[in-house]
Amino acid sequence: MEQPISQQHKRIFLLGFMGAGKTYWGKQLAEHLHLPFFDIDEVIVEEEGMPVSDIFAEKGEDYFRNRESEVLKRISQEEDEFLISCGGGTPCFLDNMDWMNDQGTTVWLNPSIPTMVERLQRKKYKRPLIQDLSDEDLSAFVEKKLLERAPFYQLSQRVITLDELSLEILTNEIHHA
Ligand SMILES: Nc1ncnc2c1ncn2[C@@H]1O[C@H](COP(=O)(O)OP(=O)(O)OP(=O)(O)O)[C@@H](O)[C@H]1O
Ligand SMILES: O=C(O)C1=C[C@@H](O)[C@@H](O)[C@H](O)C1
Ligand SMILES: [Mg+2]
Repeated sequence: MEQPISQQHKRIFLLGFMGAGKTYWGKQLAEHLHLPFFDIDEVIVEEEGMPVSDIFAEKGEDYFRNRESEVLKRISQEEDEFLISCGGGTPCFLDNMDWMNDQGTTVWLNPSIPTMVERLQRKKYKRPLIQDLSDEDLSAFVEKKLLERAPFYQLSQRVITLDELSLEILTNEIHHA
């Protein structure tokens, strides 16, 4: 008989570096698992009425980091069940990582650096931390920043390092790891 899914597994946080696929897979996985979906970047953009790059430019990164933490905590307090796709930096600021580990299941999407770089080259303008980098500098930046952030990401309860994912793989990793 199939085991019931525990409440902890109905409160999911997808985290990882820019271009890891948190938004791409989060939307699909939430639908597959019948969970309400929230993407922290998308919620902030909607509430602020401007893209992330404009928030950074006009209000500063600290303002964005406070908004990100506030949105994370608000959603996870107000909702019983959810799948939250974080921004790339969410786990690395304030007490967000500890908060998420207390509140539900944390899942680190960690594909290879070339895979993330290849995806990011196409959408640099959306991401203020990389928008001014040349394609040549992007790879070195990702390598350095990932190393800096790894101590936070590594606190996740699940780690998925595959480049090619599927809903079945994600579901199995989350429920049965
Ligand atoms: N498995 C995949 N196959 C093909 N394209 C993908 C895959 N995963 C993600 N992408 C594409 O790569 C880009 C980056 O993915 P996504 O926006 O999900 O990253 P993210 O982890 O949410 O990054 P950020 O931290 O910047 O929000 C998107 O254009 C997305 O459509
Ligand atoms: O890795 C980061 O610090 C960021 C990732 C994006 O999701 C956005 O939250 C923003 O571009 C910053
Ligand atoms: Mg995203």
